Amino acid sequence: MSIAPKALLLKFPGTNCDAETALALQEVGFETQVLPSALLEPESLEGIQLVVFSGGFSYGDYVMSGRFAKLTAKEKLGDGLKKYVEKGGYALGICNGFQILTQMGLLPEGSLIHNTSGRFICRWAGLKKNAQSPYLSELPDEFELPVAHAEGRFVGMDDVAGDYVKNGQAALLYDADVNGSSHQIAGLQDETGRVFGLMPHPERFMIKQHHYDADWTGAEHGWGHYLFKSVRAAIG
Ligand SMILES: NC(=O)CC[C@H](N)C(=O)O
Repeated sequence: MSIAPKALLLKFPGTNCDAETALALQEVGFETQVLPSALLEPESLEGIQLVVFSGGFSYGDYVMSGRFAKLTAKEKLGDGLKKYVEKGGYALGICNGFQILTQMGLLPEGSLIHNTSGRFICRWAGLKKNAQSPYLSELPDEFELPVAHAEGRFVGMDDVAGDYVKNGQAALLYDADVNGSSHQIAGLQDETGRVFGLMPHPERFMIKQHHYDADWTGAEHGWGHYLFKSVRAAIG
């Protein structure tokens, strides 16, 4: 039996999806550690295969979601996370984590700003795979996950978002306009494919019973299970 890969979940003040994300990762075979950002240091990344930025409201979403978490991560790690990825490490950002990774410059350039409705949205969203990704390999072309965010509208300068759809960096799209996101972008990957960020919450759809339809029979597990399983398989 292979040794379980290690996932490190960073917890900033206001991160609130780390516990269920850790459980989700354990379910597909990861060993997990939740680390408060105050204790983060460059050595924390040693021996880690997957760094996870979970969902939540880091630093109360003041100024802009993810802004202060990005400053903390930069202060604690410098370019350590970039180097970790260059050496083959994986990094996943879910919702607030996607906002943080975007601000850290680890994903294609752009910003996640307030939804066009100006409101926090909490609902299920239909999704479409737009490219191959180590995080999506075990998922069908179309699936659904819950979303819960106020600042989920991805925008880029000029029509860079259109380029991301064409070149596959926008690996995940909504199947309809959910929040005003340019080209209905729901998730992005970097050039290596090892860094992936998405607004929807895979950890909230791990089992059939999480689905709003009590009779849902789409798959054996919830779709979120297959996202975590995909990256587990990619890491080997
Ligand atoms: N669920 C979340 O991670 C929320 C993300 C962020 N705080 C927002 O509202 O946009």
